Amino acid sequence: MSAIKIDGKAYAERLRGHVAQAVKALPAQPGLAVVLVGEDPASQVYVRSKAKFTVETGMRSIEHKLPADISEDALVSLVRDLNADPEVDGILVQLPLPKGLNSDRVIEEIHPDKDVDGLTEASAGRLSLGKKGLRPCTPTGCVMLAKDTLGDLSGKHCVVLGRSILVGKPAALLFLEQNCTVTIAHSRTKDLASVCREADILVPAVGRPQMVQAEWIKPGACVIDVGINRVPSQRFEGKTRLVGDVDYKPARDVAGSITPVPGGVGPMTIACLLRNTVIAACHRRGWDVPSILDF
Ligand SMILES: NC(=O)C1=CN([C@@H]2O[C@H](COP(=O)(O)OP(=O)(O)OC[C@H]3O[C@@H](n4cnc5c(N)ncnc54)[C@H](OP(=O)(O)O)[C@@H]3O)[C@@H](O)[C@H]2O)C=CC1
Ligand SMILES: Nc1nc(=O)c2c([nH]1)NC[C@@H]1CN(c3ccc(C(=O)N[C@@H](CCC(=O)O)C(=O)O)cc3)C=[N+]21
Ligand SMILES: [Mg+2]
Repeated sequence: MSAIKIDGKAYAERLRGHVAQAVKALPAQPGLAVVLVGEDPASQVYVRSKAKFTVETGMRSIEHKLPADISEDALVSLVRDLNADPEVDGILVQLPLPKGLNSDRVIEEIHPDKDVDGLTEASAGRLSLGKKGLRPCTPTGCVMLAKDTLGDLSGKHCVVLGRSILVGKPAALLFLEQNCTVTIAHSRTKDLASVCREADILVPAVGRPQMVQAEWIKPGACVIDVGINRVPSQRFEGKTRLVGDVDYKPARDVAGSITPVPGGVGPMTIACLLRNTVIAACHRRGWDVPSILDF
């Protein structure tokens, strides 16, 4: 038996269609500002596709590319300008920042109403208190894919592997919000394999290529692989390819459903960022959030 392949690319395409439809019905165009510091090639790729999809869904993309040696004060002052700009509804500062820049300080400068990444203390506090607010994009994408595949998630045992601020911790809270029984595993967890094998929904977010083995997966489980790891290609000398945190091929024979990498959670992250930008624009400007964005 082979697992259902969860098509994150197709789901993200549909979600972007919904975002575009929502944008059309708004009284004005939302704007998303993306700040990229330095020349990291992977970051440049993400930022380019964010800008492309922002425009494709009918919104304004405001890009700020800054040299790696910019001072922290100059970066903070840019974020303050974006906070004050009425045309800017969402602000994303691409992480990680180059060495020497304190990302905590920079992120904390983002006005919570424009925090489309959901990373400020205000957004994290609202999430943990169960209050309305902007939710982190990647974890939201994970929940969307799991719900689309399984329906109601209540009572399911969700094991999140990883506890980062960007992914693992908020993912655990979002699955909790769906009434899952949640376990968070990490580098100090004992007997990771047995913990993972308990999961109805397994969400690896560790950044270790193909670490999760088929034997760690409960037969029939839903596997949402967040990992995006660039490894050397075996077939083409000098080339690289993307793999997840799951050893995908053998896992397919055990799981009930599984996201591929690429084409799984990655595209969902960007689609959720666009969705958050519309939600932020609506809240800030006193418009109703279009119900087409519900999930
Ligand atoms: N699809 C997408 O859109 C996105 C994908 N990613 C990808 O997701 C992965 C995780 O990203 P991120 O959360 O930022 O990574 P971090 O490095 O910030 O966090 C990794 C987490 O995994 C845990 N961990 C590391 N090694 C092990 C191990 N051997 N056993 C158990 N737990 C371990 C760490 O535990 P501890 O806390 O104990 O150190 C930590 O909590 C990466 O591959 C990244 O590229 C990230 C963002 C978006
Ligand atoms: N402030 C901030 N917020 C983020 O959300 C954020 C960040 N910084 N820094 C980096 C990580 C990583 N991330 C991805 C987004 C899309 C894909 C994506 O679309 N991936 C495609 C493949 C892309 C490729 O081929 O390289 C896929 O998985 O199919 C991947 C990774 C967002 N991140
Ligand atoms: Mg994210």
